[in-house]
Amino acid sequence: MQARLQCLSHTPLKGCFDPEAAIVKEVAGLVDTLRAEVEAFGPEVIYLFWPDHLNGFFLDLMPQFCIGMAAESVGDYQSSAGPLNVPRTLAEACAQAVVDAGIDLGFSYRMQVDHGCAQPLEELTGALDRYPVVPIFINSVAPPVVSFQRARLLGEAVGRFARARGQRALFIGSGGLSHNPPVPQMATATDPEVIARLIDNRNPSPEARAARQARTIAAAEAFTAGTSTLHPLNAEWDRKLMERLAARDWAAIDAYRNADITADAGGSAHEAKTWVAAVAAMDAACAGAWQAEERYYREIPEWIAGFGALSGRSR
Ligand SMILES: O=C(O)/C=C/c1cccc(O)c1O
Ligand SMILES: [Fe+2]
Repeated sequence: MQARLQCLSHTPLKGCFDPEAAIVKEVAGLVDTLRAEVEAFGPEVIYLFWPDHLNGFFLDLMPQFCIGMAAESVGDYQSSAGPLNVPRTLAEACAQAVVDAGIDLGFSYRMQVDHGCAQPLEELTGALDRYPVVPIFINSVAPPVVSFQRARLLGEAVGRFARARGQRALFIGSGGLSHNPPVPQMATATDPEVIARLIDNRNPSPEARAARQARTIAAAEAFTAGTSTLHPLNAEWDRKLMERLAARDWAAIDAYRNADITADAGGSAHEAKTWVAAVAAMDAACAGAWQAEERYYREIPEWIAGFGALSGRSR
C-alpha cells in the first residue's frame, strides 16, 4: 500500500498576529516543502482527521466522531470558504467499515468545516478541492471528549478500510499539540449569550465572526506579552508525544488520561487526538511497514501553538 502521513499543527492566527519574520519564514518553508511532497506523491484520496472549534459543530448535537459525505468550509479567519471535493460513495463505504469495526460514528451530508480542516488542505494541497478528501471530525473542544485510545481505534478502522481499497492515500492529522486558545466552555460559561453561541452559532454574521477573531488576536497578544491566564505551552509534553507517535508506542499513548492532557498541555491539546488517529490509520494501512519522521517543533506563543510536524511514508 502506498501511503503518506502528515500531522501538522494549525493556527488561525497565522497572518493575523505573527512571530518574528525569521520564524514565519521557517514555517512557510516547511509548509512549502510538505506541499511539494504531497504534489509529488499525488494522493488518490486524503483522509483528514480534524477538530472543529465551535464553527461547524455545536452543543445542540455534538458527536464524538463524524465523517462527512459532503462538506463545505465556512471560511473563518484566513481560510477560504467553499466546497470540499468529498467522494461520497467512498466516504459512505468508509463510514460503513468504521461502524462495522465497532466505532459508533456520526455522519453528515452537510458537514461544515473550519480552519481546523481548511488550513491543512489549503496549505498542503494548495486548495480546498485539489484532491478527493474524506473529512473525519474528532470532538476536541467540548467535554466530554474521547480518549487517545478511542482515537487510535477510529484511526485503525479507517486505515484498514484504506488498505482494503488500495488507493494511494494521504492521512492528515490537523491539530495543535499543547495550547489553550480562548474557547468558551459550557462548564464555566455564565453569560446567556455565550451559552447560546455554544449551543448553536451556525453561519454568524461577518461582524460576529470579526468580533470573535479580534478576541482571539487580543488573547494571543496578551499570551505573548506574558499577561494572560491561558495555559502555557509545554514543549516537553509535545516532544514526548511526537516521539511516542513516531515510535508507535501504543501502550504509552493509550495510557494518556484526558484530565492529565488538559492539566499538562491545555484544553485544546485534545486536538492531538487527530494526530493519534492519523498515525494509527497510517500504521493499519501499511500493516506497520512505514517510516515516521519528526519534521519540526517550536513553541510559537504568537500563534498560541506548540507547533509541530510529523511525517510518514510507506516502505
Ligand atoms: O477558533 C478560534 O477562534 C481559535 C482557534 C485557535 C487559536 C489558536 C490556535 C489554534 O490551534 C486554534 O485552533
Ligand atoms: Fe485548533
